[in-house]
Amino acid sequence: MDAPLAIRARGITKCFGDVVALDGIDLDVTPGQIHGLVGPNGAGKTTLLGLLLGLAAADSGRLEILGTPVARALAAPEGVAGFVDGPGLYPSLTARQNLAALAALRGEGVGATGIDDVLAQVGLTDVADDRASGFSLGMRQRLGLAAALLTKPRLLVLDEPSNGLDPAGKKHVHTVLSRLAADGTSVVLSSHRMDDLEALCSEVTILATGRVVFSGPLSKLAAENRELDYRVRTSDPQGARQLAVDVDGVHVDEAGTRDAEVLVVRALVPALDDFVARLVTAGIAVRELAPVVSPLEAAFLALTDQQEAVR
Ligand SMILES: Nc1ncnc2c1ncn2[C@@H]1O[C@H](COP(=O)(O)OP(=O)(O)OP(=O)(O)O)[C@@H](O)[C@H]1O
Repeated sequence: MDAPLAIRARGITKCFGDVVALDGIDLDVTPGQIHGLVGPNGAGKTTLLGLLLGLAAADSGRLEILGTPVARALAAPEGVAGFVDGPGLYPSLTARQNLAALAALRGEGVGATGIDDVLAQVGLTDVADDRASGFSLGMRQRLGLAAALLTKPRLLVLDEPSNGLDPAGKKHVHTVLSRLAADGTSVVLSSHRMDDLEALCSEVTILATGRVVFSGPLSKLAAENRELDYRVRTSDPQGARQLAVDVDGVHVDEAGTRDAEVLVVRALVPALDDFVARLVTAGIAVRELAPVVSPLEAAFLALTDQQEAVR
């Protein structure tokens, strides 16, 4: 029999007074999947993550976590760990003492080796005996992740885990999450960083005002029927520009072309393919071709009505 979905949500709603934070959310997350949650401020990401962690109960809808329907009582579902709004830590304790205290609170017997192991995984070995009060935001985030890892979760839920991380810290966290997913743990994380989500996630859900406006593989977003702006650097910028004007469905963006060596064109993928084929036939070498904003960012802006905000 197939393993149950890590998350199966149907028609989840959650209101705070008059505010509808979640408005009929459906979500499927398979075992071993890293699933990104993205949306503008106030879209409902933290509220949804809170429901997954058992910090609040939905007003209506059905939520199954790791194959078990979530009861209305507030408690972290079995096998789930993570944090929203930053990890809860004891500032006066060291990193090592924090992890020992959290394990003791949960009634878990975790030896020193287990604690050393998770500290090493998140790259905090060198500061294991420093007080958390002196930790930067990125270090606190990593200690929070270490605390979640101690429980060996089958579903890890993280609200903005990359907040405050420097490039090395981010690399550590990405490596940890990818390794966990490869071992079958599902990860759901929110982020405002599209590059993070693209680097980590196989599927994303885009929320806007409490509703799902897209949920599925990143590859599907790239293939969606949407024109994107592309930067095209060639061996003959003038010749490329003249050719682009002649290709149906390719529009040269004069305003976006700040570097004379680089052409910016707006096109659907088939028209772009046609343009590239014509460049090659004309003996013009393509040295660089990339979307100006990633397909995820373009979809985010289009689907959440943020387009105007960035113009
Ligand atoms: N405890 C609460 N009491 C009242 N309103 C709340 C509460 N928690 C969330 N809300 C409201 O619910 C909506 C969704 O908030 P939520 O924090 O889930 O959004 P978000 O997508 O995580 O936003 P951000 O990107 O800013 O973190 C917002 O309108 C918010 O003001």
